[in-house]
This record gives sequence, C-alpha cells and structure tokens, in this order.
Amino acid sequence: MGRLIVIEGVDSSGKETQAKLLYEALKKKGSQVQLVSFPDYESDFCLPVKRYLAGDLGENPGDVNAYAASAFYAIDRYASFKMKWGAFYEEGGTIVCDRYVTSNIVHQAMKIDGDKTEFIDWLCDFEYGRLGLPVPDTVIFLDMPPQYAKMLMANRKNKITGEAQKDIHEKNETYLKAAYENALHVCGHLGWNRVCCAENGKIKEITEIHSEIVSFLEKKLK
Ligand SMILES: Nc1ncnc2c1ncn2[C@@H]1O[C@H](COP(=O)(O)OP(=O)(O)OP(=O)(O)O)[C@@H](O)[C@H]1O
Ligand SMILES: Cc1cn([C@H]2C[C@H](O)[C@@H](COP(=O)(O)O)O2)c(=O)[nH]c1=O
Repeated sequence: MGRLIVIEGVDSSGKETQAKLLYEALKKKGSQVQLVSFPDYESDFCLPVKRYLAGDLGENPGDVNAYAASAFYAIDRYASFKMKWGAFYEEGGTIVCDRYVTSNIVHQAMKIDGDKTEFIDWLCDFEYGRLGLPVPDTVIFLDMPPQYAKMLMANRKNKITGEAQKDIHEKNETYLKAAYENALHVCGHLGWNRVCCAENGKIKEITEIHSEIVSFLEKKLK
C-alpha cells in the first residue's frame, strides 16, 4: 500500500494551491506521487454532485440531507479510485489529495443537529469499510477562518461553470461559517493536523503555509 495525504479545509482555504505545491515538492524529491482532487468535476460519475451544487435539488444545502449528499460524493470518489489512482496507490505510490472523505465529514456532517458521531461512524463505515476507499495516513487541515476565505473566494470563478456564479455552498455564508465551526471540532476530535493560515489579522503567504506543511510532514515521515 502507498501513502495518502489529504489537504482539507473549508471552501477557498487554499487547498488546491497547497496540494499542488506539495505534489511538486514531493515529485522533485523523487517520490512516486499523484495529485488527486475531489469532486472530480471532469468525470461523468460527478453528475449528481454537480446538480446538487447547482441547486437542482434545492437552493439550500439542507434541502438534500447529509446521507444523500454524501452518497453522491462517495460515488464520484469510488469511480476516481477505481479508474484513476487506486492501482498506483496499491503499488506503493503516494497520493496527495485535495479534499477526500474528510470533506463529507466537514460539509455534510454539519447538517446533522447535535451530536454527529453516529453520522460520521456511518460515513466512515460506508466509504472506507463498504466501498473500500483507503483511510488517509495524514489529514492536514488548513485553518482559514471564514472572513479570510471569503476574501479569497470573492474574485474566483465557479469550478464547474468557469463563471462568476457561486455554488449553493459558496453563496450561503451561514452554511460556510457552520462548516468552519464543524471543521474545527472534527479536526480536534479526529486528530487532523491543523495549519493556521492567518495570523495577526492577515492571511499568511502561500509559501509560508507550504513550508509549514513540508516541515510537518518531514517530522512525521522521519
Ligand atoms: N495564502 C494565500 N494568500 C493569497 N491568496 C491565496 C492563498 N492561498 C490561496 N490563494 C488564492 O485563493 C484562491 C483560492 O485558493 P484555492 O483554489 O487553492 O482554494 P481551495 O480551498 O482549493 O478552494 P475550493 O474550496 O473552491 O476548492 C485562489 O485564487 C488562490 O490563488
Ligand atoms: C469532495 C467533497 C466536497 N464537498 C463540498 C465542499 C464544497 O463546498 C463543495 C465543492 O467543492 P469545491 O472544492 O469548492 O469545488 O462540495 C462535500 O460536501 N463532500 C465531499 O466529499
């Protein structure tokens, strides 16, 4: 088996940026490494996710319950594993993943009122246990508080349509704040590795965050 490193965080926290930099750094060091990203918008298996995010099942994220929405994302993930990176991982390759099952834990578990343990247990059993997706070796949580993520999101294009329009999660500030609060909670609870992305009232430089991730991994993988 290989190694699975997940970069997690709320919307526009810098995951894609940091996952790419980490992938390039590992490749430069000679690792056998593949960069993977979820949702896999290029895949046909992603259609239910795209339609959910476009609001075809309701404009409010809560219009699709946590179990149904998680299943959409899980199908997309399963297809990606089978078709794009499972064999590489099983032969010992390193996967750097921009979002993973952990995104369902951040963005779907928050739809459950009160204690989320039962849902998270169900989800982990479903995706890791029943679907057979690998459990991450390391989850790096980019802690970008919502006020800063909002600034980074402002000028970005929609990843599905390439236009300015936001998806149903991105345009719902209440949802984004609740997702962040839930992320902080599960990060502590599930032993994810938190990297602070803002300090003294401003967002840290991309290179500074990257260096922190690299030095953390160097210590962990020693
Ligand atoms: N530390 C940073 N400082 C300034 N700009 C940043 C920083 N990190 C990322 N950005 C910029 O913010 C935007 C969002 O970054 P990125 O796409 O990496 O986030 P993301 O978490 O992958 O987003 P999404 O949740 O939509 O997948 C991009 O335009 C990126 O260049
Ligand atoms: C993989 C995955 C994602 N989500 C959520 C998180 C975001 O709000 C959207 C789309 O992601 P993007 O990176 O901003 O394009 O979907 C989720 O709820 N569950 C998942 O497994």
